Amino acid sequence: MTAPAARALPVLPADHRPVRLADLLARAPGPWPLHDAAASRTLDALAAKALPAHTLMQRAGRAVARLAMALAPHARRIHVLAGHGNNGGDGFEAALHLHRAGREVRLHVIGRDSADGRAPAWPPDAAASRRQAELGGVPIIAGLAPQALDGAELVIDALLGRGLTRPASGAVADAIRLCNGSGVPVLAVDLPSGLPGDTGALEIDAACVQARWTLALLSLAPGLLTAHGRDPAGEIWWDDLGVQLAHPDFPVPAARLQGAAGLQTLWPARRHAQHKGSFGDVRIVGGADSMGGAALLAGRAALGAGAGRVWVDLLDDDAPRLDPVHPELMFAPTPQDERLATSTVVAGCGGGEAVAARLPGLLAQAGRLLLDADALNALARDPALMQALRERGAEGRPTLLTPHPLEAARLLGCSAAEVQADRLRAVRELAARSGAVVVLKGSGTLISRPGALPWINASGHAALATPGSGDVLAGWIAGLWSQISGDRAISGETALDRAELAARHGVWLHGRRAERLAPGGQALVASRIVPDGQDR
Ligand SMILES: NC(=O)C1=CN([C@@H]2O[C@H](COP(=O)(O)OP(=O)(O)OC[C@H]3O[C@@H](n4cnc5c(N)ncnc54)[C@H](O)[C@@H]3O)[C@@H](O)[C@H]2O)[C@@H](O)CC1
Ligand SMILES: Nc1ncnc2c1ncn2[C@@H]1O[C@H](COP(=O)(O)OP(=O)(O)O)[C@@H](O)[C@H]1O
Ligand SMILES: [K+]
Repeated sequence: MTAPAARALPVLPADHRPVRLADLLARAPGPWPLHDAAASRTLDALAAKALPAHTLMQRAGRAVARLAMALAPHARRIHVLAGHGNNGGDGFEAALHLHRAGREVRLHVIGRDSADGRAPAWPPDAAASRRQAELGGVPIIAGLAPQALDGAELVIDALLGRGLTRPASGAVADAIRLCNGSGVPVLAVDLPSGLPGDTGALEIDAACVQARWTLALLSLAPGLLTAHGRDPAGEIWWDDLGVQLAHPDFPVPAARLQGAAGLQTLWPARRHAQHKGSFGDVRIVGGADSMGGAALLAGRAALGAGAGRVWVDLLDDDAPRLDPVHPELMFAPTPQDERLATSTVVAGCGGGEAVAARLPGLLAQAGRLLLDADALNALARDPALMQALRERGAEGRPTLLTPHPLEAARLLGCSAAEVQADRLRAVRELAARSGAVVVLKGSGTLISRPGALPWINASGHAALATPGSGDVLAGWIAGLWSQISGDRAISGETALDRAELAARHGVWLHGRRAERLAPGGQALVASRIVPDGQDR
């Protein structure tokens, strides 16, 4: 397997195809590119040009059929739902292969084959595949009747792929709902039909296939991995269709997928001759009123991630100044001198209204600053703080923002629904406006810095949807960040590079720990997500 450059398609050895995304991430030597619909059309055209006519769709169909037989080896009766684009073309090819392999195949053509028998205007490749399926003796049925899937053992969803331009409606939406209602396992071709591949954002009540598996072809869509995408996609597989492309016109990806690859190797070793001062100081400013726990979770996470010394500056004067579970944590007001310039400061966890008054000083003095929760809300309310944040960036002092979608919406002056409708756009916009590295949390957490390709994190699941898990994340990132700064700065990296690296690594480890603790996605309490030194 070769490392994927931004402008080349990653290549897998033939015997590795198709590959489960989890295995791809475990083996990949570098980040994996994710392509939007426009880029995937370009890739499609480049791939098609590199092969004899019609070969690409044949390969796609063969890949789908092979995976179907591997995932559901005992399925005899297989229904293929084909739409009227190239996704449908892949379905025709898959149907023909499965028919030849002795499966009892029914091919339903949805949306175009009218009762009056008029020839529909298929794209040329799909039209050729349809003819081949017909000549090959595959039974073709117009539409999907209500009981049609009774007795089916597998459905192949080839209704809509990257060509989706609006929410599924009419006969296509009806077919999607029948398919979901049937309870038959579904293998989706390229995308679960109805899911917008660029964003993963589904409108309320939008029809979308709930797949058990999705086989992505040639490129991976960002929408499979963020917003609503993970649920309808099921287990994601990928096949490069044996096309090895590197081309001057190769499209730039929309994002990169963050797995384990490329993280550990960038991390400096903990050497014998080092001491706690080598691993940096972290200061947590938060815990107002009844929210002291949030600051403790962040402090514990920074310690567990390997920070040298951790102080908690509680904003509630009456809260106890001891953590009996982690007596290593120190409690002290944040100093207003040069110690702040060499510290990594986390502000906001349980910060309430009180944290706002601390922000001007922290923005002016902290060497590395991570703003979370209430600190972000204060930033959204006060343009002077936003200006101070931009000035920090311009002076080379890095800041990390870790908003969830509503906090991001406040910062951008829009609604959380608008953020979720295009998470990649929102994170890019927030990074550009703030000059900071931004972590937009939620399923498929995004990490972005100004002017660079965003990352989509692949680890984690809904077990993280638990109070305090964001506080753990903030402390975890800060604990990592403090270790690659100061004495142990990675040579050749800028301050913003290190902020981004700490964010990518923290988000990845946080999600992976949740997966390990709750493999079935069962409930977790945030204090269990605090790292314990085993999370490398
Ligand atoms: N680059 C790749 O990944 C490859 C792509 N191929 C397949 O080609 C697909 C893309 O093909 P197309 O561009 O023809 O797109 P689709 O097959 O996804 O959609 C085609 C048609 O559906 C219409 N449409 C859009 N939204 C609709 C809606 N809500 N309801 C009803 N109709 C709607 C569009 O106007 C378009 O005419 C990929 O998803 C993949 O399956 C494969 O053939 C080979 C490799
Ligand atoms: N459904 C989900 N799938 C994956 N990660 C999630 C999900 N829900 C929440 N998370 C993660 O859990 C953390 C929650 O943070 P946040 O919303 O700030 O909560 P809190 O303020 O209670 O700590 C974030 O890292 C977020 O990405
Ligand atoms: K599909």
